[in-house]
Amino acid sequence: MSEALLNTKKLANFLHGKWVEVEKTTPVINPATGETVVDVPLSDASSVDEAVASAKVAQKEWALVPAPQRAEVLYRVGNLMKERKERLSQLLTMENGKVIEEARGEVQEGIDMAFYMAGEGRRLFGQTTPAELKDKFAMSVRAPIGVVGIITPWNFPIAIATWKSFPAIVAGNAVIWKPATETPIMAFELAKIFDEAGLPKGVLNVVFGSGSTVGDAMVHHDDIRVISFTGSNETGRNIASECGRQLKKVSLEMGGKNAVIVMDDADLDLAVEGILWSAFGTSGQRCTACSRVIVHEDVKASLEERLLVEMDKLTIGNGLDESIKVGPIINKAGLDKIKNYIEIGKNEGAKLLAGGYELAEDDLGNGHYFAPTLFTDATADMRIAQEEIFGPVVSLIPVKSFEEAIEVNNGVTYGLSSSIFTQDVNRVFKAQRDLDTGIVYVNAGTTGAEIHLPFGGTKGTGNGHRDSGVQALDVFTEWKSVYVDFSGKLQRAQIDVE
Ligand SMILES: NC(=O)C1=CN([C@@H]2O[C@H](COP(=O)(O)OP(=O)(O)OC[C@H]3O[C@@H](n4cnc5c(N)ncnc54)[C@H](OP(=O)(O)O)[C@@H]3O)[C@@H](O)[C@H]2O)C=CC1
Ligand SMILES: O=C(O)CCC(=O)C(=O)O
Repeated sequence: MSEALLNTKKLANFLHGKWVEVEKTTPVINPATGETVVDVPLSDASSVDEAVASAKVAQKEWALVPAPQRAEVLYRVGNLMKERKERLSQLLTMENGKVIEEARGEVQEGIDMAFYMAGEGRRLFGQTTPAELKDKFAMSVRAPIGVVGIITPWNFPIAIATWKSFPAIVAGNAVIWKPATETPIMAFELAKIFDEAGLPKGVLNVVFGSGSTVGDAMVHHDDIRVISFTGSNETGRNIASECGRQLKKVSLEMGGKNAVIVMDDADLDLAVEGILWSAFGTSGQRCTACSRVIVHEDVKASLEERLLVEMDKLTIGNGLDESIKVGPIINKAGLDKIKNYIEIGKNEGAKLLAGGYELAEDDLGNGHYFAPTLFTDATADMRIAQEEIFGPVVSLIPVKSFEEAIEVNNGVTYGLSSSIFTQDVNRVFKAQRDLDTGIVYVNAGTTGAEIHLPFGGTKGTGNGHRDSGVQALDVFTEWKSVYVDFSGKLQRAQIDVE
């Protein structure tokens, strides 16, 4: 099926508008079935050099194309993605495993981002300000930076790439993109779409290969002036150190330990829905996934009871089947990491209420599946309540008050997303002020960010930059302040005239 959809058995790099094959490849495995979907190149640093050489030349021309015309390419990209939405979604499910309705949602995010960023081609606002002197004009403009690098993870193979590459391109940069080796198909498809949409050669280059080779070569390349990265904390910190040494701009998004707070006045059925969707959707493999539920002790028993009933109804299997709600884990390493956290949780004294085991009966044994898992009576300092598990595992932490709930929510090193279920408007406004995360939800789970608002977090989640929203343009542009003196004589500012 994948071969018919893809039309090829082997992907190729996209360099200077051409498909360039690489001899060394590795298979892309469908995590639901264990089958090979396609082979992907394992490029070396020379492909990065080639991509950068092409991008440097292309970017100079691209920056001179008026931004509304650059945006026209994005409109065409959005339309082509729309036409191919179902095919892209199916391929996304095959490479990543997420269930088809979520894959459709992710592709739609990319489409939305195309139209949203295309709109920025007619804005890219700067400022005009009064000047201090007569016959003088003062303004700030956004300038493209040059060649930029984006390094993307496997859990959102298309959405995250659009959050980064679309603003970069509309702002007049050229892009080198290294997708995760586990999920390269969306990059291959998006490069084809850009090509068909008429993007000039060299403005987008895709180099497939491992992070330690291709990613590392990008980070070290003198002519790549920005790195925008989403992935693990460890890799992000290493990238940041190297970029710091080179004074290279770097934007990082590195995960979370997100909580849903359930207060004693919450609509519990609604809270259960929010928890299920954000804890077990994408099998918990989202940086915004809910992995802690901070629950008021008065409603804890009732919440547990309702959660167990609803968890029992979750169907697990190959996400291409429309009836499936929870798909596989990306790979064996991911599965082993989750299993290890189950042991950690048990040893720490948390009570396992549901799940906690791998699923391998019948066809499930061909993939990597883990049962949706609920721990209760966890304490805020346990490792299962502090560290990112990246799987369908959620821990209930009982608290006695609203103030304690906020404190527990904020007592982790990450700060991406949080949510509160309550019907008290005063608590809502206090919570949105006091929750120390980049994203706050009220009466909804911790996932489901919309592309027109900034995406990112506080503390260990990132380094202050944001993907998505108009704020993404700040990553891919320099501010230039321009003073035009039309007095015909040399006027001197900063002279004290008193
Ligand atoms: N914040 C988030 O959304 C994500 C968080 N994670 C977390 O990270 C854990 C491990 O996942 P993993 O995929 O290994 O995460 P990584 O951080 O290793 O991978 C993310 C991206 O960075 C690349 N990369 C890896 N090493 C380097 C390097 N030295 N220099 C430059 N780029 C590099 C990867 O390439 P390649 O994989 O091709 O080698 C991939 O494209 C997960 O279990 C989860 O906890 C993972 C994904 C997303
Ligand atoms: O669901 C969301 O809020 C976006 C999720 C995402 O991009 C992620 O978790 O990596």
